[in-house]
Amino acid sequence: METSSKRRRPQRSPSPVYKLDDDDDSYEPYIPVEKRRKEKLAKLSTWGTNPEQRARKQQEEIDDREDIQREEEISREKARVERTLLMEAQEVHMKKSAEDSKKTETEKAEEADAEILEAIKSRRKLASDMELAKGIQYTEPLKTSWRPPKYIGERSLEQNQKIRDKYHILVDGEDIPPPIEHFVDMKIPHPILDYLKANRIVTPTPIQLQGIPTAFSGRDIIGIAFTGSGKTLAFCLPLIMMSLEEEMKLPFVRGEGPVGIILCPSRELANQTYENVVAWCAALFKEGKYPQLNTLLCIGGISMNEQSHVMSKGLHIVVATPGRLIDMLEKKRFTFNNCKYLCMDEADRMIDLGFEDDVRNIMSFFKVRIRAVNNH
Ligand SMILES: Nc1ncnc2c1ncn2[C@@H]1O[C@H](COP(=O)(O)OP(=O)(O)OP(=O)(O)O)[C@@H](O)[C@H]1O
Repeated sequence: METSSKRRRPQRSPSPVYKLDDDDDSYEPYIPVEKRRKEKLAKLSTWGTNPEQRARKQQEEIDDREDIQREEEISREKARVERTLLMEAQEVHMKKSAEDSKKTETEKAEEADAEILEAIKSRRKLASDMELAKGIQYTEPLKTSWRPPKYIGERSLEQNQKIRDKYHILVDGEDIPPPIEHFVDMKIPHPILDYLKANRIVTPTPIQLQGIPTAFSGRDIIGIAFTGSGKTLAFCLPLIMMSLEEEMKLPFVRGEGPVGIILCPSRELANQTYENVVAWCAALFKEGKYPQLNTLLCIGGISMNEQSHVMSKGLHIVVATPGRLIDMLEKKRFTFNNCKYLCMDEADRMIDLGFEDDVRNIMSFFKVRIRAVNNH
C-alpha cells in the first residue's frame, strides 16, 4: 500500500565543511595560557645563547660598567679638588693659628728673620761651594778708598731718585751709591777721560752713571742694560781703577796678580773686551804719570807663549773664557790668591750655555773676598 502522505524531512542548512588539511596557514591551534607562559619563559631563558648575541650583550655590560666607573671617578676627583681648595686650606690655617697662639712675639720675629735669611741665601748664586758649605755670608761691602765728590755725597735720597727717574734707571738694593752724571765727578784719571773724549765718549750712559759709582764703592752689582749701552766701560773701568790703586801702593812683580778677571761666554766677546782694556790701560800709561797695567787674554785657540811678555811681569787683569781659565788655574800658571774682582759678562748667557759648573769651579780658586759684577 502506498501512503499518500510522505513525511517530509525538515530542510536543513548545509553543514559547514571542515577542512583538515595542513595547508591552511591561518590555522592556530589553541594553546592553554599555562603552557604559553612556560614557553615564553623558556624562550627568555634561552635568549642570548647565540654567540653573536652573547658577545653583544657582554660588550654592553662592559660599557655600562665603564660608564659607571667613569662617573664615580669624576665625582671622586671633584670632591678631592674641593677638599684641596677649601677644607685643606682651612685645616692648614687652623693648625697654624693654633701653633702661632702658643708662640711669643720674640719667637715669631725670630722665625720671620730666619725666613728672610733663607731666601737671601738661596739667591746667592755667586757663592763658591766652599762658601755655601760653610754658610759664609758677607754683609759689608769691600773697602775702597774711592768716595764721590762732597756735593754728590751730600745729596738726599730723593734727589738721587730724581736723577734715576730722569734716566729711567731702576735700582734694587740697600744703601745704593748715588748716580753720577759726569765722568769727571767719578774721579777717573785724566788720561782715560781724554781718551774717552777723543772717542766721543763724553757723558755717561745710564748703566755707566749708576754702575760705575756702585762698583767704585766696592759693592757687588748685577747690571742689566740694552745691547750697545756701554756696559763694557761700566765693568772694565772699576777693575782698571782697582788695579791702578794696588799697583801704586806696591808694584806687582812676576808671579803676582791678577787683581781681577773678566769672564766672557765666547772668544769673540773676550777678544773685544781685551782690546778695550788694553787701549784704556795704554792711554793711562802714555802720559807717563801712571804705571803700566798688564792684561792677559786667556782663551782657547791662542798660544799662551805668545803672551809670555805679559806672564813675565806682574799681572793685573785677565780677560778669559771659562775653559781656558780653569786650565790655566789647574796648571798653576797664575793663582787667585790676591784676586778680588770677578766680572761675568753676559752672565745669563754663560749659564744658558752650560757654564754654571765651570763658574762654580772658578770661584773655588778664590782665596779672598771678591767683588762680583754681572752684566746681562
Ligand atoms: N758714554 C758713552 N757715550 C757714547 N758712546 C759710548 C759710551 N759708552 C760706550 N760707548 C760706545 O758705545 C758702543 C757700544 O758699547 P759697548 O760695547 O760697551 O756696549 P755693550 O752694552 O757692552 O753692548 P753689548 O751688549 O753688545 O756687549 C761702543 O762703540 C762704545 O765705544
